[in-house]
Amino acid sequence: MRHSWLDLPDDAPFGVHTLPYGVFSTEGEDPRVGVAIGHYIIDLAPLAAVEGLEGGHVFNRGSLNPFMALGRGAWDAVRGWLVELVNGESGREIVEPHLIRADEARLHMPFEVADYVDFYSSQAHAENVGKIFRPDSPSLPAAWKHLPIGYHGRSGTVVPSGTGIIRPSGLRRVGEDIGYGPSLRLDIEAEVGFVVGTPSALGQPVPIDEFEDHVFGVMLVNDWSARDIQAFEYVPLGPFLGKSFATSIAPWVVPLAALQHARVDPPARDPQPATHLADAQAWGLDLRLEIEWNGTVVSRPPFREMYWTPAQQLAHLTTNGAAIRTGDLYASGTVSGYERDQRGSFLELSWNGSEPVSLDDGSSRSFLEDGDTVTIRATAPGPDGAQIEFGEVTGTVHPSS
Ligand SMILES: O=C(O)/C=C/C(=O)CC(=O)CC(=O)O
Ligand SMILES: [Ca+2]
Ligand SMILES: [Mg+2]
Repeated sequence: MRHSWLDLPDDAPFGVHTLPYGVFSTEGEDPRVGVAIGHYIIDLAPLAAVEGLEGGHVFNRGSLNPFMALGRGAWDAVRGWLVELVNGESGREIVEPHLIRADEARLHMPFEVADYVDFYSSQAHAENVGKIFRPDSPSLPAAWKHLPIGYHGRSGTVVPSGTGIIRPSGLRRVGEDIGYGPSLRLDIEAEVGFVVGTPSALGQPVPIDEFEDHVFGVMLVNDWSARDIQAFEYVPLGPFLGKSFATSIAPWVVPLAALQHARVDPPARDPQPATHLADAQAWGLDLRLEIEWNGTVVSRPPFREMYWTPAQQLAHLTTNGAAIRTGDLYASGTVSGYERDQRGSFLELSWNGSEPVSLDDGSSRSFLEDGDTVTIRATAPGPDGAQIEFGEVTGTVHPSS
């Protein structure tokens, strides 16, 4: 591997192998597309203009949607161009004038969310929540191993990392009473999101082997959940107000092409999946998540253990002919492993409040208190022992309004 002229310090975020896309602005200028590298952001619009990059006008926009809509050929061409620029010595004088210090930039929503779907594809998570909420039933629902269970969420309340999360109010049971008030069981869900670039036509399912032609990239998601509101409202139609108040996403979208070295075999399937979910070359992703609660790392959920893969989720989401659009976001479902310190929600981590979590500041917690901050990070293996980085998605809880 050639040495990059960037010569990034060891502790710098976003090495030369990730090259994630986001939307940033600087003082007095409009939001536009950038690529994170070390402590810098490459300002793509002027760089593409100077270099005469075909289709480069899409970077002068406040969302990734126009770029994502160009399709896989353009995604691959731009990434190839960037890899050459950051690694080849001649890239220095071309790129350097367009490096913006990350600490002088503001990050925005990376894309406009079209539809939002949330899956439920971690077996450990589904079993844990089943045991907690439905102790007298089998821990996995009957359909769980036959299809990736999911629900349609609320795209308009997907917010960028750093947005304050106002504690939602709603109807919930407190003791014997049913009453309206602020959620007393506010929780997180550590998830991984996939964003669609290339749309599909109504009535035409996306075959499982066409996943890479449609999905542009991957980012961290926190699907904030009010467990008391959820538990009271969601039988039998599923989550509604308990999850629609806010879903946070990380500002940096990691292109699928950066994750070649992170591919792993998914867990064994039993029973064999139905035809539309049968993948000749199945792969999951070895993303290693970390959840920090007020400065204490409380869990490290392993994404590689997810039962259903993102390709199966996309195939399933469209198998009835539903069309997908540029900007559609689907999240993996809460990522939990089987160890206690691998659980992806505080409902599981505290076992519904019966096993509170100790934080380094001496406090203990079961659910979120006002003022609490939760940050989710992730890395994945890259080439030559390098790391692919996802940055972080963070949010602080504000009192109910
Ligand atoms: O099993 C239940 O009753 C509830 C499950 C969830 O709340 C999880 C959910 O939103 C889907 C997921 O993130 O895995
Ligand atoms: Ca969820
Ligand atoms: Mg949500």
